[in-house]
Amino acid sequence: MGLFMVRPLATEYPPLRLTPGHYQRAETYFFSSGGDDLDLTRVLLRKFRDQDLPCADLNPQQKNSSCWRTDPFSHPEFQDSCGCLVWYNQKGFHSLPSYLNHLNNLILWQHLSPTVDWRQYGITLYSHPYGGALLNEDKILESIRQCGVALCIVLGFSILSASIGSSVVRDRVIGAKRLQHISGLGYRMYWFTNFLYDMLFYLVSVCLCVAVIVAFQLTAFTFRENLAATALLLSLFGYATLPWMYLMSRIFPSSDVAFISYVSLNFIFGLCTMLITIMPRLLAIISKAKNLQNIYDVLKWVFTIFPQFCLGQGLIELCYNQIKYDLTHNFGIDSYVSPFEMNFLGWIFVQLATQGTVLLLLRVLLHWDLLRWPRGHSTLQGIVKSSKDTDVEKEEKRVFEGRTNGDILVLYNLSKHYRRFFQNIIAVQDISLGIPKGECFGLLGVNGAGKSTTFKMLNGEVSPTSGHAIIRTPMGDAVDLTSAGVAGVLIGYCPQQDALDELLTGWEHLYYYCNLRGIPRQCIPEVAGDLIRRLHLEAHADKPVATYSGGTKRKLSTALALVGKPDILLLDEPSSGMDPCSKRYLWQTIMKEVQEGCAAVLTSHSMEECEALCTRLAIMVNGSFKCLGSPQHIKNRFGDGYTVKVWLCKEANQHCTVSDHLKLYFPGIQFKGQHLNLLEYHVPKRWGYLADLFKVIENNKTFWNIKHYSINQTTLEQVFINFASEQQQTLQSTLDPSTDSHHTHHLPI
Ligand SMILES: Nc1ncnc2c1ncn2[C@@H]1O[C@H](COP(=O)(O)OP(=O)(O)OP(=O)(O)O)[C@@H](O)[C@H]1O
Repeated sequence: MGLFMVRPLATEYPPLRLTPGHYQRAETYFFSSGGDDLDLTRVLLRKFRDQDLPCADLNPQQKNSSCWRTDPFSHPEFQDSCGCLVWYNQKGFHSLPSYLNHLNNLILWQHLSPTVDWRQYGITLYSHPYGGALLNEDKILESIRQCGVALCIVLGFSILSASIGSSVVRDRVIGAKRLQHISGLGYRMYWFTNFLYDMLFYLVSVCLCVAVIVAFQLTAFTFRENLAATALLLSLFGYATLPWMYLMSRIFPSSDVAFISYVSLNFIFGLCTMLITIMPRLLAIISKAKNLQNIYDVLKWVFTIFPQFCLGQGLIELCYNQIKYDLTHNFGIDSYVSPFEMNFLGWIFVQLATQGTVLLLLRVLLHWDLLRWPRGHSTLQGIVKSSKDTDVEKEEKRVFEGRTNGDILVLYNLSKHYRRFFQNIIAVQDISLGIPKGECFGLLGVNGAGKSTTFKMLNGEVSPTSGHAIIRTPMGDAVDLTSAGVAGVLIGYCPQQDALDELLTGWEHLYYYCNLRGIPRQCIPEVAGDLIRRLHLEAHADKPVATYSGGTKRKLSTALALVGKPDILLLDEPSSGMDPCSKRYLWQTIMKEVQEGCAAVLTSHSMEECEALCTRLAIMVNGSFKCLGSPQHIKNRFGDGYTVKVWLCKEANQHCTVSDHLKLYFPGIQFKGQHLNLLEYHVPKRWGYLADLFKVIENNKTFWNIKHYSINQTTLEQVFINFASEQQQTLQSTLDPSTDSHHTHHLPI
């Protein structure tokens, strides 16, 4: 716009006095008849000495009349004329008016009374130049510049609206939207408040844009009602575009993809449609063809379904209106059309307002859960599928036989299959489980085992492919998990990815979620303060989340899940990234909640954490439970035997010697792996083996170069590693069917 301010210097055209004196070689002849009274004066003024007077200039019909060349006054027409004649050369730009005026002066002086001094009388003729042609060129260039500004505005607002619209995708992707819904924020309220806030934010930008337009005095957008029309057009563009973006937000996997897609779509819908319509319009103006004009009219109507086209078209129409006005204004014609007229921009305003209202209503009234495929509810008397593990089978039977009266959360054959490019990915397969109040249930499994998908089904983020989950209300009624809020059952959720706003402080987060939970305003400082204290967040509570470390963010996420004393706690790897000290505080907090009657479901990769917190746990492999029970029960069942760790004196490839000798004494021993000079073996539990183990290793300690060694009962971690290797073997055999599935794969220690 600054560059557009650079304009050619305005040319001054001074008024010019018109006299024959401008033509220096002019000669004047006076022929008079009628004596001194000059009642009839014939005047011939000739500009040049040239005797060949241009006959054609006076009358084309007399072009070849020779009499004109010799004696023009003898011509009959001349005789009948008014009595005065002025001849002029048309090549002199001002010759006609100058000489004619001079003639008039002569006539004037002739008619003056002889008593007056004729020198005091006379007609003075001035030319005040219009300069219209140059002015028009300037105006047209100015208008073309303003069309350029209009395109820049379309471009800028495409990017602005895309950046505002993509924030809801971020909310969904990081789980902040789900967290707010779980904490009590309704869908309608979410979309409505989001729209209000985004519109407010957008209108600030509109005001700034209008201020810039006013500052640069772009007449196409500021003249008369144009400023109001521009402001309204920009505002309505946001009003129509934001709900449209909200409706599309679901399909984007990340806010960056959403931003790029929105900007691209805005360009395609805005600039391409404008180019498509400009073609027939220009051709129609040039060729005056009616059918091209019809094509333009039809396209114009069709494309109004795109708010981007409406914005571009509206701004260009304002420029076009201004060009028309500027060109006709100098001729005294006011061709300005009010932009609010229906057949001008009025229809665009109506169209944008209608679109915005309809799309906003659709967004507020429809939510994804309503559009979801009806869930395949299993009946309570469903068939118990034969499972490999007896504990898992026992739990399924308990669930389907209805022995879950004390359980607050019950899952019935919950499954989730994802579809990706004709591939069916089984994330979770038929899990059935009942969790009573006061139990902390742990979900263990390697990456990709299906833990997070189970959580997503429990918090309503994804719908199960089959099966369903119910919760029990305080009255003892079983209701679908999605109706938990309505049924008065509070669910606290700590997502795997921190669903926090980088700009808010810890206090502000807690204050906001306390409000969502419906905690009375006067109790909020106490509730928030208690959580901050329990999770040791005091030092960070007043800092923005952007400055938090990973572990501190996890603490705050857990604190948000605990707001309002939830009945069910869903904790997805709550302690990841925390230091051991913070972990202990977190465990204490969770333990306290569980002891007070809360049912918690926890996923973790820390066996220590599971052993410390979980009353029961299940290990998931490829989406299904492979074992279920208390940590000790699982260790007893699957951790059969002892783990022998041997540290050799020096880093030598001696494990063959040690392994061979150990195999001689204990034929069932399994070599699990080596890390530097550490060797690890699993010895199956047989009567008398423990004493024998000590005896054999002690006797050969020097001979085998053993620095030190340890023998202990197999830990939960080793049980987990065994199951993990099962998942890896399955993966391996899926990728390479030729691989022998019975071949033993040892994981590194
Ligand atoms: N949106 C999705 N589309 C397709 N496949 C998916 C999707 N989400 C998860 N999966 C697949 O489902 C399986 C289970 O994934 P999930 O995230 O539940 O594992 P997880 O046990 O939580 O892993 P982690 O410990 O890494 O969080 C994986 O094979 C994963 O690739």
